[in-house]
Amino acid sequence: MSLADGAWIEPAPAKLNLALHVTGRRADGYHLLDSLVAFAAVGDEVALTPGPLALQIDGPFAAGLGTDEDNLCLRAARMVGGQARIRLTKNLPVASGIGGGSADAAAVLRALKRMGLELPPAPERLGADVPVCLASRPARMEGVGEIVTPLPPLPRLHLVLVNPGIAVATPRVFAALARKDNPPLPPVPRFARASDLTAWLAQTRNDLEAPAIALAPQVREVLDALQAQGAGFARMSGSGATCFGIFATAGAAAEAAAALGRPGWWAVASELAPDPAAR
Ligand SMILES: C[C@](O)(CO)[C@H](O)COP(=O)(O)OP(=O)(O)OC[C@H]1O[C@@H](n2ccc(N)nc2=O)[C@H](O)[C@@H]1O
Ligand SMILES: Nc1ncnc2c1ncn2[C@@H]1O[C@H](COP(=O)(O)OP(=O)(O)OP(=O)(O)O)[C@@H](O)[C@H]1O
Repeated sequence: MSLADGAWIEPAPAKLNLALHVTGRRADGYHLLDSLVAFAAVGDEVALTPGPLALQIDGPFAAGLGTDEDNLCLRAARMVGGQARIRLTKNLPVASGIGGGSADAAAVLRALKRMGLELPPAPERLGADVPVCLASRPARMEGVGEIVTPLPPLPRLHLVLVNPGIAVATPRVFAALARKDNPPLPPVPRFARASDLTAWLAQTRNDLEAPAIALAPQVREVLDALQAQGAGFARMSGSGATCFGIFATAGAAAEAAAALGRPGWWAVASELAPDPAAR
């Protein structure tokens, strides 16, 4: 968080479900999750200035999103009675499995907290990913998203995020999931090196990957392309279609991102977001 020209500026880092197990289904249809969540250095940004509630959007993915009252930035502000002019810079593809809307809502709530308002008691009502995005640090996420257990910092990762330019609707992916009662994550140890993390990830899953591929076969193409570029590990995040690859070096990640910048594809090299305390 920084204050520049009277605006409270707050990053909205992309959420990555490094592992995502679906372990059950509640009577209301929501699914029980067990997920290792981390945040990338790439993300949206919100800037708030005191004034009547209003939203303007710029950035490369602004066109995919309306400024109507349903926008999660406005819903978040209304939830806590916040009055602010909000500028959202939309750098993340919309409906892409990396929590853009939830990250934006959480960033607005963090900014309003800095401006003196309380956080809402049930932020998950805005979206299942909002509680974990409020923390924006590595965490285990359980329940339907409302149980967030912070984890120690993860080792440095050289990431590439790739989206094939298709929006995937989260409810459709959950509906296409064959088995809803899968085993939970294995115990989460403290990861000293990136190789410890990738070895652990290899024993885990994203249970939404198969149903997402059934709906959007381009996800398989992205995963194969990441592997072909030398990713030591590749997986889809959330309900897709964005996938992440973990590479051995920053140079290898940058080269892979350049090679994967195909027409219509969004591909960026990134690292994990710095710890919020160190920002
Ligand atoms: C799949 C994940 O990205 C994993 O982090 C999230 O659980 C989804 O988070 P989100 O996009 O903030 O989700 P929401 O906007 O709350 O819900 C969208 C839809 O996803 C389904 N949904 C979501 C979360 C959850 N635990 N179970 C569900 O079944 C529901 O059909 C819901 O209507
Ligand atoms: N500020 C916002 N940014 C992105 N989407 C928003 C926003 N406000 C409302 N939405 C709506 O929310 C829906 C989900 O968008 P979002 O980008 O959060 O999905 P996602 O990346 O798949 O999220 P998740 O990983 O949490 O499933 C979209 O259909 C979009 O129209």
